[in-house]
Amino acid sequence: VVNGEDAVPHSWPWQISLQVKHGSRFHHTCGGTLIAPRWVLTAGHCIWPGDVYRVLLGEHDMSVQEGTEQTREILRIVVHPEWDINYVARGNDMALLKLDKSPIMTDSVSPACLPAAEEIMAHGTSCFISGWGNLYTHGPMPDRLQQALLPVVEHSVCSRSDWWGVNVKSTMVCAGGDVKSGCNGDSGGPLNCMGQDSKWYVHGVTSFVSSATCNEVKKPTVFTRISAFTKWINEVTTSY
Ligand SMILES: CC(C)c1ccc(NC(=O)[C@@H]2CCCN2C(=O)[C@H](CCCC[NH3+])NC(=O)C(F)(F)F)cc1
Repeated sequence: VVNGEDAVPHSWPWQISLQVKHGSRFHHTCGGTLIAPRWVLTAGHCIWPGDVYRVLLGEHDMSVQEGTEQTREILRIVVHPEWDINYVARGNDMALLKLDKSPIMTDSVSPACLPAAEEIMAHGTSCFISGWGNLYTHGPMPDRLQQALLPVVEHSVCSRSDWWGVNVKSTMVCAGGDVKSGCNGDSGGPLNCMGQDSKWYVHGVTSFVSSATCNEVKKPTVFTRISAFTKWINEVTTSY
């Protein structure tokens, strides 16, 4: 997250770290969202065939054992059938991970609420991106979870030719577009937006930013729009 701030520890208790195994050690590769006791939602582009992953929950500062952390193995990975790593602009950048067993739900670990099917947020709605991604383009990863306030940019603005143009689809959500943004390593993480009921809902899965620089003006962070995939999420989480 570029130009963000330390999150209040465990204030996004559905935020997970997807850890990939390199040699004998695991390290953070992407974010994700706990959406049900045994299911995590992340980005399709975070999953590379042949890699071994696990899920770290209840984390805040990666350099400190806080006692709130829980690790779970992944039983099954379901990448959206229409996701194509060679065609990011097509969207569908989404994957579901089934955990071997439910984490223990605590103040630091609990599932997110998801929006209703096809719910579209108004232009300017305040949302927070959260993640352990780079602090700036080609910059370091933080130890502590970061967050940044990103206002929603409606599709008609985000698809302007000097914004993302035809690269942004209606199955995506844009947010930001100024000096705050996601960055590598935030992929797969949540876009946290407050509902009318003052509860937090996760509306997006962090997908892409400008390949020139993470926080390029008029190139908002682009998220997979979860409310466009309600049917698929329900089918997978009730049948696999
Ligand atoms: C829609 C298409 C024109 C397109 C637009 C922007 C990009 N951006 C990028 O590729 C930049 C450069 C490094 C990784 N990156 C990204 O945007 C990566 C992964 C992109 C998925 C495809 N590899 N995502 C992130 O950094 C983020 F923001 F989600 F945390 C890639 C493709």
